[in-house]
Amino acid sequence: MSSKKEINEDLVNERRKCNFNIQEVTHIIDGGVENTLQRKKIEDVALNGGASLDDVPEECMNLRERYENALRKSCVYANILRNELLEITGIENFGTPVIRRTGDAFFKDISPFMLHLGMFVPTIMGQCTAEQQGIWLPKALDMQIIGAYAQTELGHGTFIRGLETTATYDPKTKEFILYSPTITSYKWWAGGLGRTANHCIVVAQLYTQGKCHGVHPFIVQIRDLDTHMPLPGIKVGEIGPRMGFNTADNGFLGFNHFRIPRMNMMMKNAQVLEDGTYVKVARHGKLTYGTMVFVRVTLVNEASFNLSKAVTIAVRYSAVRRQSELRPGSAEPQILDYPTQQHKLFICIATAHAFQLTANWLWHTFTVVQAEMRKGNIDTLPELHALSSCLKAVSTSDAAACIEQCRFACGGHGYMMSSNLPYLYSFVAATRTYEGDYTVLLLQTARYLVKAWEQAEAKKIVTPTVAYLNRCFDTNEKVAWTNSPEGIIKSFQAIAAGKISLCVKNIRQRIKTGMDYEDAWLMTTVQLVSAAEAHCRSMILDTYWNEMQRLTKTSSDNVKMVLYQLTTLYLVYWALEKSGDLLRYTSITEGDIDLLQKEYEDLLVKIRPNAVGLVDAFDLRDEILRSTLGSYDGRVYERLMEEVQKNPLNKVPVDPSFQKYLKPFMKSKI
Ligand SMILES: CCCCCCC/C=C/C(=O)SCCNC(=O)CCNC(=O)[C@H](O)C(C)(C)COP(=O)(O)OP(=O)(O)OC[C@H]1O[C@@H](n2cnc3c(N)ncnc32)[C@H](O)[C@@H]1OP(=O)(O)O
Ligand SMILES: Cc1cc2nc3c(=O)[nH]c(=O)nc-3n(C[C@H](O)[C@H](O)[C@H](O)COP(=O)(O)OP(=O)(O)OC[C@H]3O[C@@H](n4cnc5c(N)ncnc54)[C@H](O)[C@@H]3O)c2cc1C
Repeated sequence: MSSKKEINEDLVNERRKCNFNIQEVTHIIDGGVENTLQRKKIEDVALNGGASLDDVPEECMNLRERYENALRKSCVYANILRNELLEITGIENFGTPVIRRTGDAFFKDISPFMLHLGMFVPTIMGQCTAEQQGIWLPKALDMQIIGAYAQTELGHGTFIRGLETTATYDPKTKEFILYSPTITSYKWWAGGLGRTANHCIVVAQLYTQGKCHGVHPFIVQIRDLDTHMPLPGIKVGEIGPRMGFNTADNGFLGFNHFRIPRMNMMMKNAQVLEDGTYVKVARHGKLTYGTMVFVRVTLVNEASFNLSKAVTIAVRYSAVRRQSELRPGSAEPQILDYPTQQHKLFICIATAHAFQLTANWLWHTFTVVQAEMRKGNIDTLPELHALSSCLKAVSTSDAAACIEQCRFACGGHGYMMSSNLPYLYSFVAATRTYEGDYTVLLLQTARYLVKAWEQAEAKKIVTPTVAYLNRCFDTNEKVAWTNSPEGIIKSFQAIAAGKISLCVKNIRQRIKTGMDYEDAWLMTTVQLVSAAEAHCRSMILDTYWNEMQRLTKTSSDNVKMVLYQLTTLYLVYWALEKSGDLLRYTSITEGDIDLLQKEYEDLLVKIRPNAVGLVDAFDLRDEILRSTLGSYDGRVYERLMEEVQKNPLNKVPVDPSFQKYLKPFMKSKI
């Protein structure tokens, strides 16, 4: 065991073995040297105060203490944010992921302000007119008002058109009347709503002049700004303990004929005039769903970031941890030396890279589509919706599975809250559900794919992300298998095209048997989800491979080599995972699969000496990792012991409950 200040000897050796320039890889992950410098500057400003430390670990506090502690730290962090960080980034980069990341040094669980920054502010930016933004945005950015995003109801989350809350316009008073007509119409889940927010965005069915115009967003004050009491006509509270998010005070909200001014309708995409006339401004009916598209785009980045934290913890721990013996009497190996451990972990490093590059590419696509829409061109929105839906679904689902694998890789200690792995898992597991459930979002992408297939069939040129359909449509035979990165990507496109084709065929056959389109679609949804997943995987593989090639063009040879190995590992891993699909849609043979397996195992051996270097390249400060198992110095056992001292149960040698319950119980006769 190393002494207090020393770095664990095994980690020192690992770092000595690393044959590439770690900083170079950090710059690639950050998207350039400038970004790394900016990130470090932000981290220095946000974290050098040390205000984030808890004397008692969050998990040892009761619910109320945890909330209060999270709110205290949120205020400390928000002060740094508004007084110092905004100046560095500028308001246009307010939502930059780097800023959000520094927040993780303050909270193990979630900040009650998360939804204010993550959805309330972006919705004001995206759904308000310039005039309305002028009213709400400065107050929101300065946090004079604190908001939540209340869309989901007890009865409906997925099916937004089915929401029951009503906003009925009264031209006499020029107000909307908000009403919750049923139990199931109560808003449910909104983060920050239960105890913290004094405002929230409410998505409700708009009624004016006796007609319902569907769901629209409204900005609503729910609590008195001075006393914080709920305003008359508002029923609000916390929904209760959950698997994670326990400091995010997710809330419920009901309205009893609660009145808000007309101008509190967010009017960028549709307006209600003073006399009650409804005017549609937007050219696309789904622009009210804009905040969700924005958040889905950012969640791909979140998936990568949280996975990079988990795998940093698990790889460092696996270098420090020694267990079992390979031969009788031999020294115990580092568990990182087991190929099965490498199999669990190296794919997680590669996945974090794949999602980071995909997230960057998706963000770029998002900004291009936004710019087009500002010019009045909405043609690219359906493709963005299809893209962001499937990428959000697959990246959050894979990241959750990988984080759980990182926990498995840490054995019993991975189950400790102090490892941070349970927190990371519960957070990312939630992202698979919120902002659109996994299955539901893949079915949205499937709608787009089926239409694209029909266009390809009609010999029309389809949009760039499905351009492979035009090519695959002409080849009726199985795609010829070649074992190269390009060959694997082409094969995944063939799988996607084959599955979409089969879905279309099955829908048509079902219609021929007398089903209507909706039933035929419904009966095909299991295959449609699989087709959308295949499409998404082909895009991730393609983006990861091509972006990594582009980004390493001027890199040093060893960086090129290790990143090539990692990218290839990702491609080969997925080829092996989907070997059944490859056998069905390409000319791959069992012999080819054996070769792939051998290549995969060889790659694990090649990557092994650089494993710790690769996770060091994520450059995650200990304050952000918040893990007893994953710190840079590898003092795993010391930190576990130190954490035990902070446990309130250990403050006295005999627990008072001994006298109260255990002693009388032991002395009592049966
Ligand atoms: C770091 C930040 C952290 C933030 C933390 C966040 C915490 C969590 C917050 C939340 O969860 S907020 C609530 C989020 N809720 C959802 O995501 C609900 C999911 N449901 C939906 O998005 C929609 O209801 C639906 C599933 C897309 C269906 O909507 P609808 O019934 O209205 O449409 P359809 O009839 O299925 O489709 C019609 C047509 O519209 C297109 N479309 C749907 N959505 C969009 C969109 N967002 N943008 C553009 N186009 C869209 C769809 O593709 C169809 O097109 P066609 O096929 O008819 O051409
Ligand atoms: C931690 C957390 C934070 C959240 N924060 C917020 C927030 O701040 N604001 C907010 O408004 N909401 C929030 N939500 C709610 C979230 O957006 C919804 O839970 C989510 O959209 C899923 O909707 P649902 O709960 O109605 O699930 P359901 O739609 O009831 O899904 C249940 C099951 O039914 C399936 N299903 C549903 N519809 C279909 C379909 N058409 N086809 C096939 N299968 C289907 C789903 O795949 C799923 O397996 C939060 C949720 C969580 C867990």
